[in-house]
Amino acid sequence: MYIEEITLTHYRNYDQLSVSFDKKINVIIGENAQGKTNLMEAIYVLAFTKSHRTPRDKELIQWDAEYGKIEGRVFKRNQSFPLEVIFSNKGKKAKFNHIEQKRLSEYIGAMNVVMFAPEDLNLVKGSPSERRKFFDMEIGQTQPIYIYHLGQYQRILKERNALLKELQRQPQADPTMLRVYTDQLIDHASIILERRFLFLQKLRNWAQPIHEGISRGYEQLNIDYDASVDVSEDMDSEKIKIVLEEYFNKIESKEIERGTTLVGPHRDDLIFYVNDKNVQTFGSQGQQRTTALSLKLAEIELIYEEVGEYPILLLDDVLSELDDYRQSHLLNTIQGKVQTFVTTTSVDGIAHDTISQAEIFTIHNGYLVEER
Ligand SMILES: Nc1ncnc2c1ncn2[C@@H]1O[C@H](COP(=O)(O)OP(=O)(O)OP(=O)(O)O)[C@@H](O)[C@H]1O
Repeated sequence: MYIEEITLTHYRNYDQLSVSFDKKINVIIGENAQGKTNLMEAIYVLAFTKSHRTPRDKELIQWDAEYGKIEGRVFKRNQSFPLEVIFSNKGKKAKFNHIEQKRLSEYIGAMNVVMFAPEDLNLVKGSPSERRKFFDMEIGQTQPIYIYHLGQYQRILKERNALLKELQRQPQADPTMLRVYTDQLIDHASIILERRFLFLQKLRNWAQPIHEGISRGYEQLNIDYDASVDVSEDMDSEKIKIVLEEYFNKIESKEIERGTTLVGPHRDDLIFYVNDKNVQTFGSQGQQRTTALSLKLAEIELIYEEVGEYPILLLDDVLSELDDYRQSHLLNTIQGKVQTFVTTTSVDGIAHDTISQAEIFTIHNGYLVEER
């Protein structure tokens, strides 16, 4: 799949931009703060309806403008179709083939995107919520049903936590409603966990050989799911449900005492090991970067496995950060099969081969010029 063209209206520092892209490699060169990340972000937002760097949609609208719009044309499964995301003070709308999609789960997945940016190092060394976000975004873009269960889970979790706070203040109150919420929460949690386990197994299968390749055979990567309850990857949703029911029964009074939900997918984490050592704690910068890169490359293959087409790859300011060996490993992996966007402040750090095959754009203050 590839994105044929994009039009931005009042998006960040772009007043108006219309540009067609190359099917293979697009290199975007510009000084700092000219709009490179904003353009990558716009492609990401077109896929996910939200930004990778801010939860606040309002920031995407150009200052002083009433609305901001991203329109794109994507080629996938032998068809070209339009996508559109509009932000205004009334909220956001996402359209597929000019028709508004009320549910995110019906929109996300129309276009698949993998982004690799400097902040992806946080995937390894950041907080557990960064890793959960990675999981949720990646599973969600190939499995709309996962987005549905996650949305329901989050909604019920919020209500359950509010009720727990209330019960904390009045411990004699009737806990019947709490049990209703608990049952609903377990229904969604068990499916979320089952899907995460299946995804993890596939991710591991792809990421391990990739990591070994990038590290020239010196490093073995392993990934564990660190659950807040005693479940294991071989369990299906029914078995997970039984474990969760037992836990929630046992901890009910403790949860009331604390006024919050103590276990569930929102408390889980992933642990990465390189040669049996926890990379988050013991890994060097280089090992952490290689781990993040292996995960991203694995994701590309995984999406291909699930969707039957390669996703669009956004490399924002990371290519020149990689050493020559990792850079060529990355480029060899994607060569010719993945539409790739590379942003950089200078072409100096990027292998000549890549540049010679690419469509080159320069960017200045929200204006993009096609060089060839
Ligand atoms: N909502 C907005 N409206 C208008 N301009 C904005 C908005 N949000 C950010 N900007 C501007 O966009 C510019 C930043 O662009 P961007 O983050 O794409 O930089 P970049 O080219 O990737 O630079 P770097 O190499 O430093 O990462 C800044 O000048 C910032 O002030």
